[in-house]
Amino acid sequence: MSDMTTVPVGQEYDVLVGPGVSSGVARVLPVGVGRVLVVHGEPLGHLAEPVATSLRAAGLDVHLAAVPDAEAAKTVTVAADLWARMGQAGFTRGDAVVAVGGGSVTDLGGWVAAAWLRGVTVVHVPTTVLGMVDAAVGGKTGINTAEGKNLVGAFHPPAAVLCDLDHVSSLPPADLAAGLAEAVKCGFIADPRILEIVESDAAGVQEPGSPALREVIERTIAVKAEVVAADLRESNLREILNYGHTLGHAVEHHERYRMRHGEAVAVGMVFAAELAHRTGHIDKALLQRHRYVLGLLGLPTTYARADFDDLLAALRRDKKTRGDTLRFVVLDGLTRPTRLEGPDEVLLREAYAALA
Ligand SMILES: NC(=O)c1ccc[n+]([C@@H]2O[C@H](COP(=O)([O-])OP(=O)(O)OC[C@H]3O[C@@H](n4cnc5c(N)ncnc54)[C@H](O)[C@@H]3O)[C@@H](O)[C@H]2O)c1
Ligand SMILES: O=C(O)C(=O)C[C@@H](O)[C@H](O)[C@H](O)COP(=O)(O)O
Ligand SMILES: [Zn+2]
Repeated sequence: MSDMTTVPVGQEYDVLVGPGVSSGVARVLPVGVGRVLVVHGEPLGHLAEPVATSLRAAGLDVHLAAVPDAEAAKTVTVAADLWARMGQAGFTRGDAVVAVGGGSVTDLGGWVAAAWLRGVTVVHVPTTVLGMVDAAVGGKTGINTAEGKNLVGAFHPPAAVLCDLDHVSSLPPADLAAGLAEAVKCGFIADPRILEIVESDAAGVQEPGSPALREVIERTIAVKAEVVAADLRESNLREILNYGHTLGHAVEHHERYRMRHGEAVAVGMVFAAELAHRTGHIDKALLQRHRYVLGLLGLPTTYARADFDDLLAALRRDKKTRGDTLRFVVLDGLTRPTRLEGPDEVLLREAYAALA
């Protein structure tokens, strides 16, 4: 394919980016795969069908499985239904899952593959910007429980990630912008050029097919690939990719997932920046740059719908918490992420109040 960029994730696998790349899905499956479960979000059958056709053309036994849309896919019931289908169809360790959809579908499909027979091949075909730049890359898979976001899952890297830029054309603008929140995150923690592109061409970056959007997608994937290649299991460095997520996940849970992940992360980054400013880690200008860049994309930078006490319970269940100590990723300056351990609760309440 002529217009394709390859971003390697260490020595493990490649992320392929370009128009039409999903048609090469059969080529990235390991030799010997016989059956493939193609999992897709219920409204995305028209994107999954061509993937299934390519696989059938390569002689594979394809099983299409539609799952509930968006966050409703990430439940133990949906996962169990897929395992039942795999069991009934005789999926062995040599078979595979292909997840076609946004981050909710790649998280679900990755988890189903991670647990089936203790691990079968998964290939991701992310169809949202968020899936391309973040969810499909790096091997974090999982589902939600009643108590919170992503509480069950496993690290299970894909065999390949196919980011077909043609898929972006049908993405609703609000979902495209929500995906860019994760790109902005990578701009603040590692690659300020991403912030500069948004600041200089906020309209272009939100236009499917534009060079500005492609550059932001590729730069963000490069940041994520470098971090996860160095620390797949989040023993330390990888926590920086959780910038904005501590409060963000609590907000998503409080909103019963009616708020997009990227929107909640936008709010969470402003909260983290408020915390960093109040603890002397960043100056006012860097704090305000968060509001400015996210605002250019139409992303939320204010939030006051929850009592802080309700959010606190979810914050305590964050995976970065150790014992009773809450831990936040904050900046110590642009591209200098660090950890804030056990901040005073008064400070947390003040930072939250500043979001109103
Ligand atoms: N595993 C990770 O490292 C990781 C990283 C970031 C986010 N996530 C997870 O990803 C999820 C959010 O993913 P998301 O933002 O992609 O949302 P999503 O998967 O919920 O999709 C959002 C909406 O976009 C629609 N859609 C998807 N592709 C489309 C297309 N090409 N055209 C038209 N509509 C399309 C979907 O049907 C859905 O309604 C969250 O659950 C989050 O926790 C995981
Ligand atoms: O890949 C990572 O590591 C991240 O933290 C990326 C996040 O954008 C993503 O939302 C992730 O799913 C959050 O993970 P969790 O461990 O906090 O559930
Ligand atoms: Zn995220």
